[in-house]
Amino acid sequence: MYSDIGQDIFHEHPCLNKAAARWFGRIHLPVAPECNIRCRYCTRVYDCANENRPGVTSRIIGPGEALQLVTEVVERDRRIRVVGIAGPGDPLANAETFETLGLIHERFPHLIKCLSTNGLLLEESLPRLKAVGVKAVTVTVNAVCVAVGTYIYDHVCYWGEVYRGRFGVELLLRAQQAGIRKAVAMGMMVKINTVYIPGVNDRHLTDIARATRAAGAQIMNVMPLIPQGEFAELPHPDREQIRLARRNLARIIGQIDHCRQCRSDAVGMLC
Ligand SMILES: C[S@@+](CC[C@H](N)C(=O)[O-])C[C@H]1O[C@@H](n2cnc3c(N)ncnc32)[C@H](O)[C@@H]1O
Ligand code: SF4
Repeated sequence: MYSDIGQDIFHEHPCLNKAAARWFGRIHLPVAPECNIRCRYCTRVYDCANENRPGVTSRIIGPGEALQLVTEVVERDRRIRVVGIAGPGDPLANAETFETLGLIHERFPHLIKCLSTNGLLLEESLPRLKAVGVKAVTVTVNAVCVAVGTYIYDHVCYWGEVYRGRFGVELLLRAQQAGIRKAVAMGMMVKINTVYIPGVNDRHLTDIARATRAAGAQIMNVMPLIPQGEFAELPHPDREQIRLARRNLARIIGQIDHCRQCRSDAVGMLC
């Protein structure tokens, strides 16, 4: 199922591999508050220690503090293998992401560096990501056709210009596909996050799986929508819906079934 690319990463990355999650941990560094698009399901509220969902962090830290944190955590817990940046905004829209990863890579070259992104800036960021040791990226792809995408994305901001409606969605979807292809060509492991949004993209998941697999992505993580933001009134998909979706999609691309939808400042073991 997985190419030779990334076999080493796959074996030790707890978010990519359920078996690895029993033995190895990760640390998410909340250094990236800004985002360059608006997904209608996203709200990023800080100072919310008890909330466990993506995009939440107790606070934002800077690159120096991130390095200090990693140093302390790795010293305390030898099981940490992965340093990731998962927001709370989009890592590639924040210069601090590159500075942080550069510092960590210099000090801890053996740790796996990864990040998750909406993909808008992925293609153009790849040389810089490679330079700071990133070998695994997650791209959130919720649609591969513009008609579906316009229900999900409010706007896209690219080099200072705001694009609304189908113009923004076209830009985003094209950038995602180009970024995935180039990341794979550069030897990176690419995982796809897809939020299962009932009544919006649930009949479109096969198209997403096919298109991203064709672009070279190795694995897919179908995540249930946490109803909030403009999608607060939509239902939370039940376990059975997610299980069935994953079972069908597994014929096209490998599926992850142990994702905990972690916070942007999660530290330690997944379970
Ligand atoms: C907070 S984002 C940060 C990384 C990056 N901006 C992105 O979108 O990939 C991390 C992941 O959380 C997901 N997410 C955010 N809000 C969500 C929600 N309400 N329900 C389910 N997943 C959500 C995003 O789609 C993304 O896959
Ligand atoms: S790209 Fe990520 S951080 Fe930005 S709005 Fe969408 S989910 Fe939120």
